Amino acid sequence: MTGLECTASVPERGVDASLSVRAGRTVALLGPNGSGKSTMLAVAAGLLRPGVASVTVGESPALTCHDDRTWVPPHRRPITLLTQDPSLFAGMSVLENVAFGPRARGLSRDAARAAAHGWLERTGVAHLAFARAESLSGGQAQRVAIARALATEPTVLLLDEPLAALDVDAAGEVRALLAGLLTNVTAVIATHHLLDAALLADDVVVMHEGRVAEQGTRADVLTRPRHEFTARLAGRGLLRTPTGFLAPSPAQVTLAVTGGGLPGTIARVEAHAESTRVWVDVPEGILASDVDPVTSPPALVTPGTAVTCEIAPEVSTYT
Ligand SMILES: Nc1ncnc2c1ncn2[C@@H]1O[C@H](COP(=O)(O)OP(=O)(O)OP(=O)(O)O)[C@@H](O)[C@H]1O
Repeated sequence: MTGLECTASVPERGVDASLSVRAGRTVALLGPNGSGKSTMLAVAAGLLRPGVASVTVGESPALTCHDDRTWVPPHRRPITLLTQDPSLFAGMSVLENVAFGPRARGLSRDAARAAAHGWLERTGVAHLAFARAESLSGGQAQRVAIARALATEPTVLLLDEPLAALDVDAAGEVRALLAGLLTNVTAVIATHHLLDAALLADDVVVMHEGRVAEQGTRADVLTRPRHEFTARLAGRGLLRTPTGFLAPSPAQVTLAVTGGGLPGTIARVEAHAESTRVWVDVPEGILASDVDPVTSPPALVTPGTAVTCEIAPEVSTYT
């Protein structure tokens, strides 16, 4: 197992960042639209060739895929990129699609088909081996695409919003499949979903405006965010204090129309299955609180209302 280092400066896209993935770990690459996630993955995969970039796989010795003097084309890199578009070869069977990579790596026809069959079993679509690629549902096609990507035995697997085109049920199933397959695989998954980070990632890197805004282990970044985007995604408030940050969970914040605590203004009200989440702008940042819309005064679930926010005493500051 080997890791990935990818540094890229792409001024025409406003991207200048460094991405580091330790061997055998999965990084969730988070960030708002246009923050540069896909650009970093494209550079790592070799689909984009900026003048200033460095891509290496592994260490001692590292395999250089891209630097001032070296350029390894995408198909010769030990890096496979999977996107939300399965891009299966139409006119071929599912088995032929998945056997393509092993065959290209020099396996005999029979060995390639056997390997392909193994991957189709692992992705739960062996029964579709002889179906035409174009006859599959979105969820089935993405499972086949995952099998095809893994059948190339990449050292590094890059997934760019792999569940984005699937409906909620199919996305949940494929997410669970990936959770099993990505264990001990060096991988990066660019995503907008907290669930992907929560279930698939060991580490989290957050991009903002083309730069890395914060990074660390999943638990650290999602419970101790330092950037408002991350806090919102993780469903927490974020306050900057003179000594550091506070990130209370919605359960640790109590709202009142008039009371003690921090004064703020309701910015947004989100309906959740069991409760209503109210986001409040305060001078030091944002806070979230879950309120019961039935028993609370209507003003507490109305954007624009001036409220006060009481934070539970156990919430501690971090730097
Ligand atoms: N093919 C392209 N040509 C030129 N500029 C591009 C291209 N693709 C993206 N950009 C620009 O590069 C910047 C980074 O975009 P990128 O797609 O990498 O972000 P992202 O974080 O993946 O966004 P999203 O979450 O919307 O997929 C944006 O300003 C975007 O407009």
